[in-house]
Amino acid sequence: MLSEFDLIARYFQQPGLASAGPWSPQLGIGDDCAVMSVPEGRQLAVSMDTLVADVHFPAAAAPELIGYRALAVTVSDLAAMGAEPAWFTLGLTLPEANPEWLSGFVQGLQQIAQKVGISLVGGDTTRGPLTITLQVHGLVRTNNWLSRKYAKPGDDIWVTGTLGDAAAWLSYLQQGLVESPTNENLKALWSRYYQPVPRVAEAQKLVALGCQCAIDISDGVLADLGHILTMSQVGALLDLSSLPASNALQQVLPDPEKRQEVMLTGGDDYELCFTAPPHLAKNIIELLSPSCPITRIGQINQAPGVVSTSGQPITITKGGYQHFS
Ligand SMILES: Nc1ncnc2c1ncn2[C@@H]1O[C@H](COP(=O)(O)OP(=O)(O)OP(=O)(O)O)[C@@H](O)[C@H]1O
Ligand SMILES: Cc1ncc(C[n+]2csc(CCOP(=O)(O)O)c2C)c(N)n1
Ligand SMILES: [Mg+2]
Repeated sequence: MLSEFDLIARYFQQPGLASAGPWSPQLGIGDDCAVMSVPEGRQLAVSMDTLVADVHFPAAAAPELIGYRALAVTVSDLAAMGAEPAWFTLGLTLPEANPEWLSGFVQGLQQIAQKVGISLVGGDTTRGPLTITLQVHGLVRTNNWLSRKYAKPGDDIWVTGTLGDAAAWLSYLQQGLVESPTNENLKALWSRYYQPVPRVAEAQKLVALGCQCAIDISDGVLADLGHILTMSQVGALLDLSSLPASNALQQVLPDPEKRQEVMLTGGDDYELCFTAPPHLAKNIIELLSPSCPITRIGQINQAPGVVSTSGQPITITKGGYQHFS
């Protein structure tokens, strides 16, 4: 039987996780706290996500996928700020210490940790219903970050990648239509749900270009753009015909109305929604689009509310995923 301390030493205190990125802690796993130095000219950006089995991910999913997805979606919040991932802590609540499950989970965690360059510096392990809490620490250059509150009237509204893929997969799964992908289109949607790509490099490019306003899309673009609008005290004109759909989504959801709804409100995209003055458009396209598709989906208005280019008001009926309603 694994003790809590054996479990930590065997699965978490290993170089593949603890030294997965370039920013080594002064003191990592093993003491009462971890100690990290923030380099001169940088500030710390901190965010936390709690992921509950069967609320945020299917409990029965492969542990590699659960580990990968959990850290990817949490790092997406660092991306939204234009921060460089540096360190993370892991609060893990497990119903049992199953070695097979744990080694799969750590494998998935390690894959994404190494991809984005973030090192595990500490955590807490407890027994109970499967819940994963990740706290991520990133570095920004002093006073140089993206925020939800800096959208200005006249700014273009952009999104990275495509929308609705992960939500379409989830809806297939929840309707019991599929358990695992059976063709290339479903495989593409499946991977958007389980292996989201936090847009870390793209956001840092946006900061370098002088962009100031972004959010990551966890709740659907309508709800998350809504946070930008509220915090910036502005409104938006949206060109619904421009919303970017992947080929897979177009094949799987050929009905344009259903597709539009899933793209606007589905959630789990982990793409960026950002705004920028039109004079930056050319530079943004040149710097980002060779490696990441970007699409202009509208413009920031002075007047509050969201309207479509055809003049229809667009109301947020669901307001994103609500845990208590
Ligand atoms: N329990 C809490 N105590 C303090 N602040 C909180 C708490 N819960 C949320 N917040 C803060 O509220 C803000 C919005 O949190 P939320 O979790 O909705 O973030 P999000 O980025 O919109 O969503 P996601 O977690 O899907 O990325 C963040 O600044 C977050 O730190
Ligand atoms: C199994 C399963 N069922 C439903 C969903 C959908 N979902 C749950 S929470 C959330 C928003 C972000 O959460 P939070 O605001 O807590 O960070 C979304 C889109 C999912 N991902 N997996
Ligand atoms: Mg977020």
